[in-house]
Amino acid sequence: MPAPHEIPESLDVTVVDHPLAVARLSTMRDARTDNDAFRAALRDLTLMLIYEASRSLATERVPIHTPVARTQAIRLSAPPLLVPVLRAGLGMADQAHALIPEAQMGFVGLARDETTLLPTPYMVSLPESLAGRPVYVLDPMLATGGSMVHTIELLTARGATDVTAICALAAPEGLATLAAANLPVRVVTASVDERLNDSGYIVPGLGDAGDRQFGAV
Ligand SMILES: O=P(O)(O)OC[C@H]1O[C@H](OP(=O)(O)OP(=O)(O)O)[C@H](O)[C@@H]1O
Ligand SMILES: O=c1cc[nH]c(=O)[nH]1
Ligand SMILES: [Mg+2]
Repeated sequence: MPAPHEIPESLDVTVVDHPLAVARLSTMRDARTDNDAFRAALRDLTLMLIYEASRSLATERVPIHTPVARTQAIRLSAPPLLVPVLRAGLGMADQAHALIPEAQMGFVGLARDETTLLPTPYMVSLPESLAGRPVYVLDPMLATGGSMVHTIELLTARGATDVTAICALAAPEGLATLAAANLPVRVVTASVDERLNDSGYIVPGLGDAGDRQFGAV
């Protein structure tokens, strides 16, 4: 399904295709999966995406005593700010925070207008300055890319220069939009799907990630 040539060369994209990640994503794709099982699969997949994304986090040494000897321990020197994009990104927030308990969290609320496919913002709760802080944006779906570009522009306006978009699924069109926007972002996803359909949904995709978790609005 994903063809490597559909990933823009100028964009740093990691596709986490570990068998356990692909299996959880398959559960999410299956239309028979109910809301509860969908949320559980997204939590599991988030664990794997965050684990891979966080390989490059900066660390520092601190002296500690084990019960046996003195040694140098390792801790994160600059934990990321986690930013779930409501609603659908909320289903990734707790799991990401469990893996990186030192992290702080900000929130962005966006709803895509299903006619224009443009994001309508309804909430922003972010620290005023993000200079020097890595930021992980949590949103299961990167479709046209409009919501992600809007979110990253909110972050860069506050000084962020190191943003990671953590998505269950990405469409080639969304990756192309991100690359063209020339923002300081890399993408970690479990799949680059085939395309968008005429309604702006990812194909084969998994449907509306917000509705699949919380019910239709
Ligand atoms: O790449 P785009 O074309 O902008 O689409 C992606 C956006 O669509 C979904 O949210 P939605 O607007 O459906 O809101 P919801 O999470 O409340 O369902 C998804 O969670 C992204 O935020
Ligand atoms: O396929 C899609 C596209 C946008 N938002 C979703 O939740 N799903
Ligand atoms: Mg939705």
